[in-house]
Amino acid sequence: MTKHVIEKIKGSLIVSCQALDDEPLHGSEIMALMAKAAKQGGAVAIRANGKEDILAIKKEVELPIIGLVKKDYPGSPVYITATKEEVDELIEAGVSMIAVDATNRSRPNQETLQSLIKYIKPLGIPIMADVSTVEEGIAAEKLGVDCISSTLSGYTEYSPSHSGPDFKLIENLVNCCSVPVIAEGRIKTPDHAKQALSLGAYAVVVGSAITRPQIITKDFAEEMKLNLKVKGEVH
Ligand SMILES: CC(=O)N[C@H](C=O)[C@@H](O)[C@H](O)[C@H](O)COP(=O)(O)O
Repeated sequence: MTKHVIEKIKGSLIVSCQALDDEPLHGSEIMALMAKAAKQGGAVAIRANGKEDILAIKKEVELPIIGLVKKDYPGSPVYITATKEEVDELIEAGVSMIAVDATNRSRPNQETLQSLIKYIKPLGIPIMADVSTVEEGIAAEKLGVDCISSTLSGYTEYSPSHSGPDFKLIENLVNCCSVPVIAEGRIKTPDHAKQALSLGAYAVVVGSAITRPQIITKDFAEEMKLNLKVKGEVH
């Protein structure tokens, strides 16, 4: 029997390969090569956005794909797998797990998180709940999700901003939820990933620090500028 995706990711690295159309590496072929590189480096699963990228990645690597569809809807702050339409796209693409925004914010088309989960459940595809607070994690677990990810911490108006990972949220989710908790969001170094695991995270998702060179470059450039400022060489 093939191992369930949840078992496969245990204690491991998931690499998010995403570049929206305003990013320098936008393009399905590029995302597929990112996924190939991630696999070579030891990733056990890929997180990816949209059918086109997912199909290209599936051609290139045989790894489970955690799929999401990012789409902006006017009047709703929810953009990660907001409605059944996006779920249908992911089913067509053949993903191993579906990531959804599991915040309590209003969704487009009068959709609710509950109705979306009810729609996915009978399909037998595991659901990853992207949350920004521990309360959202607890509520998502009650609705039947298979794992919870700290993805949205810092990206809802009521969650704290951090320059690094939200370790407090990861720890609180681990303490309050019984489904696996995935650490995701601004995990920038191998040490961050190890720290998340030591707090009880089940697996770790790393995106920008591996697959967004413009952000990696910015981190270098800003840190170097800061150093010059400390030395008083830049005003
Ligand atoms: C907030 C949001 O829209 N996050 C997205 C979710 O899929 C991606 O843009 C992130 O890259 C991913 O969560 C991984 O996080 P980081 O890139 O920080 O390692």
